Amino acid sequence: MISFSFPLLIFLLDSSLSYVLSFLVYKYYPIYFLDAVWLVNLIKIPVLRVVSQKLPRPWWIPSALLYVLTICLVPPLYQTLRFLLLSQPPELHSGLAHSLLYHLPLSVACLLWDLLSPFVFPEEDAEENGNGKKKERKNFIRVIKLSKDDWPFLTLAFLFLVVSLMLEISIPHYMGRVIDILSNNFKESEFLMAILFMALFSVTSSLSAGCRGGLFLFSMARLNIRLQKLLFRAFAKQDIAFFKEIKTGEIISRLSRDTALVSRAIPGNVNITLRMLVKCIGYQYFMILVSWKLTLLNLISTPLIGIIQRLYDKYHQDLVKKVQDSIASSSDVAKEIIESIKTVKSFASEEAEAERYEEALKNTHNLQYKRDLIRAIYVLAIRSVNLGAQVVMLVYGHKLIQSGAITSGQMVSFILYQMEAVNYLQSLFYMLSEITHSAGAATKVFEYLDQQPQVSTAGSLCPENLHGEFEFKNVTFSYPSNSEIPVLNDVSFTLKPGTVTALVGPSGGGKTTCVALLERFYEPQSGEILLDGEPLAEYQHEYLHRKVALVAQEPVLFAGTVKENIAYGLNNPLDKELLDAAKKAKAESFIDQMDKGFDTDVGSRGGELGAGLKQQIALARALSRRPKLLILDEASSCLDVGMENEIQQSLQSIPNLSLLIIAHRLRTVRNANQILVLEGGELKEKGTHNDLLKLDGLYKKLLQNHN
Ligand SMILES: Nc1ncnc2c1ncn2[C@@H]1O[C@H](COP(=O)(O)OP(=O)(O)OP(=O)(O)O)[C@@H](O)[C@H]1O
Repeated sequence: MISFSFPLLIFLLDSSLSYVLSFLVYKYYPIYFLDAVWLVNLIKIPVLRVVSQKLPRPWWIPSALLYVLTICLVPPLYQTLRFLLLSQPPELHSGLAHSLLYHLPLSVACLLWDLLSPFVFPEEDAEENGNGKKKERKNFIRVIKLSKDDWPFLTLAFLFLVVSLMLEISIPHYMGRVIDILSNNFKESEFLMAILFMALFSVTSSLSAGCRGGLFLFSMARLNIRLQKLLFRAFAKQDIAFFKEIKTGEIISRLSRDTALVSRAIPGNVNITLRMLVKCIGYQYFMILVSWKLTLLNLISTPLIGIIQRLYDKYHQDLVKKVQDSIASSSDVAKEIIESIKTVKSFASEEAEAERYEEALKNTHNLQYKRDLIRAIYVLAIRSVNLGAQVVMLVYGHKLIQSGAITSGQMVSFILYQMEAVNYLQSLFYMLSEITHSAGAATKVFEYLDQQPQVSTAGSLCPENLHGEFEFKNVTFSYPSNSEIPVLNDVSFTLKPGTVTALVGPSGGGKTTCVALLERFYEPQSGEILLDGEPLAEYQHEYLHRKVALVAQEPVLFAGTVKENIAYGLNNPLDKELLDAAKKAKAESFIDQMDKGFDTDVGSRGGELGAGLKQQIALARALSRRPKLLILDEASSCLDVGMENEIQQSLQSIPNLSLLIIAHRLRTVRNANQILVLEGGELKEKGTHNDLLKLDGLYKKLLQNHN
């Protein structure tokens, strides 16, 4: 029912409107017939547009707007053409029969189009496509908003653009004048004047174009840096799970390639589109100056070019993408076969595999054929429309020259403008769809910009006096990348202030995971981790990371001096505090022996230092922020036993500092206040060295294995 109710209702409404409006216009506002025809039809557009939006549209009418525009614009255009070319007076078309004359062919054309298009054009997922377009448009607006700080440069660039184009556009006008001066009675002063203007306009236009280009490039570079800064911040605030999932290569590529693409593609396309737009308007202006009637005739082809270009862009872009995908997949097939050639040969499948590759190539070939066919149809359609428009224009131009309305020089100017205008118009239609398309590269960038970390850093607690008791309360956790397998299972323990706790157990037991949770790299799925009775998430991010410091087995130092590394992350620390931290880490004497002492360069990632000294500097860095809990994850594995003991004694002498030690060398944990034995994510044993020996369980076994 919907299939035919839409065209029927639009037809009835259109003919009633034509009837009533024509009656009103002719009765109360008698004007020329041609003007009246245009007036009536232009009034109908908004009314029919609103109604067509409310009505359910059948599947075979691709666009309600296009349908309404065709219905309303074809009759006055037809009348105008008849009047201008054949000098036939316009007719009053307001009856049902006349309306049917336009509606019926249009409905038939829509139906035919829908029936034939599946054979010629590829299918597409309309909903997905629609959503993609909406997203592209949103991203495009976001990029434009990001450029708002550059408005002075962009405004200036736009002014230069208008100046350069207006001057460039007026050159054919002077060419026409030169022809007229040469072909009629030659006056040297007029000729020289015209040449002078042409030269002046050319030079000024080139200068302005240069300034425009420079300013656009400058704004693009600024936008690029702005985007890179924003994206880097967005990456830096993500949690550790994010970095485990996303490859470093992808992050680098988004930061360098995508941001460059976005900042180049969108402003670049805006620049080109503006140029096209100004040129189109300028050309039309000069064409109207020569003859408005000729210009109007020429404009008749514009909607047709627009429709052809839109259809072509829609199907061509889709096919180009499919061809690329198909080429990629046939390369994949070839790669897979070549890489596993031994298996292929041992199963004597060479022929079958060759056929598989040929099949993939055939698919690419079919798609390429379709793409080229559409291109050929497009070129033919555009050329035919242009040719038709030019023939009509020349016939009418000839009439105008004969009647003395225009000179032959003006006709030459007009033809020059018309040829340029058609090209720019075509490109403008293309750019209008491409401009939002270029926002495609921005999709990933904005996805990352909007991504919120799973582990929130919004806590605000930062008490001045912190007691420093940490508690794991029935903590169960599994890594996001492997969420089915729990790595910690109902683990509970307390770290009392000023005590030493050792986490031991077989490899894979979950020791490092406990540390990751204390550092809030991840959030447990159930249970809580409390600091002085408050969940860790409630504490301010910077505050918590000053109170909990971690020294890992392979600490990372940054390029810079020893001092800069110890002071890393602190705001204006005193030299005395840094020295004190180095002393407690027993690194002071080693540092003093270096060439420049504390100002010695550690090299990239600390490459100039030995592994042991690197661990000691990392320890000093952790101590410099005066933490409440110091986590040592195999942090002294590169030190000799004597130095390890010295450091341990030094650390234990720091008042109120809790130590959490993860060590494989069990003799280093004998003196701990409590030893936690983790196996398979469960806390198996808990107590002092002697308690655990008495238990005669896992700890004792581990100790024996060690010896
Ligand atoms: N990022 C991760 N994603 C997924 N699983 C992980 C991740 N890190 C560790 N695991 C797994 O979690 C379990 C516990 O690992 P964890 O590193 O905490 O053990 P561990 O006791 O510290 O071992 P080791 O003494 O060998 O360092 C292991 O099975 C490990 O494979």
